[in-house]
Amino acid sequence: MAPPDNDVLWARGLHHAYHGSPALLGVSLGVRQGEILAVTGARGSGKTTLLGCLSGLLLPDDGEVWFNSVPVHTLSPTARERLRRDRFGWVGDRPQLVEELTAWENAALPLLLAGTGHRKAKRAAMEWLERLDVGGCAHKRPWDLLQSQRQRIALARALVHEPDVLFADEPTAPLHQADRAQVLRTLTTAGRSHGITVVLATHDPEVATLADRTLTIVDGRPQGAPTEAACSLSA
Ligand SMILES: Nc1ncnc2c1ncn2[C@@H]1O[C@H](COP(=O)(O)OP(=O)(O)OP(=O)(O)O)[C@@H](O)[C@H]1O
Repeated sequence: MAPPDNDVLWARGLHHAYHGSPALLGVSLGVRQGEILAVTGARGSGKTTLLGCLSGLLLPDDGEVWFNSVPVHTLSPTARERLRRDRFGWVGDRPQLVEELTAWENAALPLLLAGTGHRKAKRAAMEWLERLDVGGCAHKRPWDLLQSQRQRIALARALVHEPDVLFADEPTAPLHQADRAQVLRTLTTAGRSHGITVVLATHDPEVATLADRTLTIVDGRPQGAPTEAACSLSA
């Protein structure tokens, strides 16, 4: 089945199990260009697994994932890796930075890997670091930074190449309350001003209020969806 034209990301009947233990049991959804979709649910409900399948990091055992007209579930591992690098951004709940590189080099990595010139990549990285209030850390190495600063740098890295889709998996988890609001605001503002579609996994209902729409997962199933065939969630 072909995905609807107006969905940038579309999935149907996703199933995924780890060593026989089911984590996703028939999730279908559509996400529109520029939309901010919150994926909520208790710990262990399947949010990370869903984001993994949507972003091509994981292959579903069954079901389809389409990014625009690209069937992600049929791509080779190399093509999926390229798609993730060039068109998607990912920020998780733990900032994983390259310890040997400075903060700005970490933030600029997607551009440098894609062959963007050093000066242009640095300028773009610096802009995102400033927006996230960590411009002053640009020349420090990760080990010299607070966890909250590291997380902002990881977010800058996820946004620097202005991806089509940003996958954010509990992005505020390592932050204090005051930092959370600012990072979330930057994330949603960036999404809206740059037309970046955001898929945001969170177990915090307050975070989900910033989204345009919420999909709640309960034990690997979309809440309120009676059968997987009936749960296309496009508005
Ligand atoms: N690598 C893995 N190996 C085995 N089981 C896994 C693995 N990753 C996740 N699971 C299991 O799959 C189920 C869904 O996990 P998942 O991480 O997708 O949920 P989640 O909603 O993102 O949870 P959390 O909020 O704790 O991150 C859970 O039962 C979890 O224990």
